[in-house]
Amino acid sequence: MEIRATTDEDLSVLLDVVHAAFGRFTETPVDGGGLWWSAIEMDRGLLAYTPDGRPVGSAAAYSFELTLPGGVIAPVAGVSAVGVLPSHRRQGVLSALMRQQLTDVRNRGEFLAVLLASEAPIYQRFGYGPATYTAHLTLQRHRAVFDRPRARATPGAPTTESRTGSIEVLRREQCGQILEEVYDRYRRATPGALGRPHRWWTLGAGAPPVTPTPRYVAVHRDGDGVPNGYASYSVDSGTVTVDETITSDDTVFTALARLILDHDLVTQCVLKHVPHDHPLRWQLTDCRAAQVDHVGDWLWVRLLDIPRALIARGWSMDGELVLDVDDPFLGERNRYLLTVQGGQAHCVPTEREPDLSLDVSDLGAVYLGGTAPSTLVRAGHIRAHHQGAAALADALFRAERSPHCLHWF
Ligand SMILES: CC(=O)SCCNC(=O)CCNC(=O)[C@H](O)C(C)(C)COP(=O)(O)OP(=O)(O)OC[C@H]1O[C@@H](n2cnc3c(N)ncnc32)[C@H](O)[C@@H]1OP(=O)(O)O
Repeated sequence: MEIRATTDEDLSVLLDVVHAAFGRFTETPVDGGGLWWSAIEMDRGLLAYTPDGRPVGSAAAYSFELTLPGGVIAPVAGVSAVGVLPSHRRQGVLSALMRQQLTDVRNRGEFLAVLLASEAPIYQRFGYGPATYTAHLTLQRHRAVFDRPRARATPGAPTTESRTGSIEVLRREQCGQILEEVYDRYRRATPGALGRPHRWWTLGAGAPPVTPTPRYVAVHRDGDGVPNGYASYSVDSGTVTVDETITSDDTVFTALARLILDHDLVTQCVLKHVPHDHPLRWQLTDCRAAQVDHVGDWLWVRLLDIPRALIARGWSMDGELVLDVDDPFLGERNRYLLTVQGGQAHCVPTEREPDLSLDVSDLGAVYLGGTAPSTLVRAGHIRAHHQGAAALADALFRAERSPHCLHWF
C-alpha cells in the first residue's frame, strides 16, 4: 500500500474513490445542499494505492479555525473525504491514511485535528473523541407560549428580550454578505464552533444556508441596523424547519425563535442544530411544548500536541492536575503537570504521581468542556487515582457554556 499526497490533478480520482466508498455519485448534491466537495483543498488530500497502482482509499483535510473555551481561536485540520473502496476494507488502508495524515497535520504546526464521524466506532482508535453534541428542538407551535422572564422583576437586570432590534425576512439570494458576517462573529464567540472560510460561501459548499438552496432567512438587526443574527428556514407540510439559528446574543435568539413560532399555517417548528441544553425550553410556560431530539455527537477532537493544546484554551478556575496520557496509535505515553493560574495554563512533563490516567481520545472528548471527565471515569475509560481527582478535573475542564458546532463538512 502506498500513500501519496494529492494535487489539483487528482481531484476526479479522489472524488471517485470517496463517492464509491459511500455508494454515492459525485454529481449528487448533499440532502438539500450543494456539492459538498467543491471547497476541498487538494494540497491536503491523500490517496492510497495498491502495489499495482489502483487508487483504493482517500482522506482530505480543510484548514479551519476552531474556537476554544475562553474565546481562543486555534488553527485545526478538518478531516473529511475519508473512504476506502468496499473491495479493500479491513486490510489497514484507513489506518495507513490516518497515520500519514496525523504526521502531515503535525508537520504543518497544527495541534488539533477535528472531524465529523460517519460511524461512531471508527475514530477512537486513531485518538479522536466526541467533543461537541448537537440536537434538534421540536416545538408544538400552539403550545409554545413564552413566559415572562422572571429576572425582569429585578431593577437594572438585563432582560432576555430584544428591545431595540428589528427582523427582516429575505430570500437566501438577497442576503449578500450578511450571513457570512453574522456567522463569523457568532463562531468567534462560541466555544466549539468552526470558522467557515470565505471560499465556502463563494462556492456554496456544504449545507444550507451556505449553499444557494432556496430558503427564507430571518435577519435580525440591532438598534443601529447592524445584522446580529439570522435563522434560515423552509416550510413544508405544516412544519417550519430551521437549518441554523446563528447569533451569539440570547435575546436575538429569542426574537428569531418568536418569529419562527409566529409563522402562520404551521403546527410544528423544528430548530435543527441547537445545543442540547439550550435555554429556549426554559423560556416557555409549558416546557413540554419543546422536545429535544436527535441528540448526537458532532465534532470529534484529536490532540496532536498536548501541552500546546492545554495551554491554548482558556480556563476559568485555578488548579493543578497531573495527567498520564496514552496515545497508542502514535506510540506515545507522557505525563504532564497542568497548572492553571489566573486563567493561564502551563503544562510541563512531570514525574509526579498522576491524578488521572487517560487515553488521548478521552482527552479529546473532555478538551472543549463538552463532557465531564467524571463521566468517563464512571464509564470506566478514565482512571482517577484518588478520591477528588475527577471532581477537580471536572471543575478545571468545564467551559463557560457547552461547546457547540454546527458547520457540516
Ligand atoms: C471524517 C470522515 O470522512 S467520516 C467518513 C468515513 N467513511 C465512511 O464511512 C465510508 C464507508 N466506509 C469506509 O470507507 C471504510 O469502511 C472505512 C474508511 C470506515 C474504514 O476503512 P478500512 O480500510 O476498512 O479501515 P482499516 O482496515 O484501517 O481498519 C482499522 C480498524 O478499524 C476497524 N474499523 C474500520 N472501520 C470500521 C467501522 N466502520 N466500524 C467499526 N470498526 C471499524 C477495523 O475493524 C480495524 O480494526 P482492527 O485494527 O481491530 O482490525
